[in-house]
Amino acid sequence: MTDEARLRTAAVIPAAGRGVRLGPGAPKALRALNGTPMLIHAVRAMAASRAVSLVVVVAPADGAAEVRALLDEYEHAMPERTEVVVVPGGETRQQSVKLGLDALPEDVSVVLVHDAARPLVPVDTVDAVVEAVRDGAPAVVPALPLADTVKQVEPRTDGQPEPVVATPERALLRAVQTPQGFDRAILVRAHETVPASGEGATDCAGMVERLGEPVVVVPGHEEAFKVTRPLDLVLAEAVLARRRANDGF
Ligand SMILES: Nc1ccn([C@@H]2O[C@H](COP(=O)(O)OP(=O)(O)OP(=O)(O)O)[C@@H](O)[C@H]2O)c(=O)n1
Ligand SMILES: C[C@](O)(CO)[C@H](O)COP(=O)(O)O
Repeated sequence: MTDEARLRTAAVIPAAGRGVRLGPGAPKALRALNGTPMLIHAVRAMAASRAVSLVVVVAPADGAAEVRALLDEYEHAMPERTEVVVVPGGETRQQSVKLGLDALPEDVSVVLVHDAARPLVPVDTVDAVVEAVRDGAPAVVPALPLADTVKQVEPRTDGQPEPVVATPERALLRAVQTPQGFDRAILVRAHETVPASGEGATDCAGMVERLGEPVVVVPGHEEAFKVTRPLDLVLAEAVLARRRANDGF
């Protein structure tokens, strides 16, 4: 049996967020980047990897039919080898990822979890994550060193300046991106073990860390940034324009 068959790899794309920080409008994943919905860019980014044969899109709970219709509209722009399934999402990212995991068929053993909000991740980054998991790492995250110095503060809600309590050593810090890659059984265990209360965990790898399992880092990519605030849309469209100029993407 080939690696492809033995280590069948699927991507779960949580896309159920509202995009509050981006401002009013459609759910973030459905907003356009150079005329194409962000979610379509994200699905294509996963499908670009020959390792990924299934993509599970976790849609806004009240928008699964709309997302299905959108994906059907763009079917011609996806590789034939990739199956795309849509499931309704939850209240938090953690809950949405869990709902995506629940939809995976039995034969999937490697899972990527990729934010719809990181639509421009290059295929080399996706492949590096898959390769590290297939080589035996239970959990893999792409990450970059930080440009800013980071301060730990004592948060205040009264509008007063927040006191700084520590300055972690920057050289030891990494800004973590997606896709994050996992041995399926370990990710499922993490989602069964870590409570989904409150805002939930901000990334899946953090949940695996709480199990005491090792998580390793591979190099991330500047273009895998998260579209979070309005300025990020400007940057994303500039990246797409540069790709089009460079290689007709
Ligand atoms: N209930 C939720 C919340 C978030 N996400 C997804 O998780 C990813 C990362 O979340 P984020 O960038 O914070 O997106 P939003 O929650 O939409 O943003 P905001 O916090 O600004 O509302 C996004 O692809 C988002 O769609 C999700 O699937 N389900
Ligand atoms: C998973 C993530 O993209 C890694 O950086 C990030 O934690 C998502 O955070 P968000 O607040 O849900 O955007």
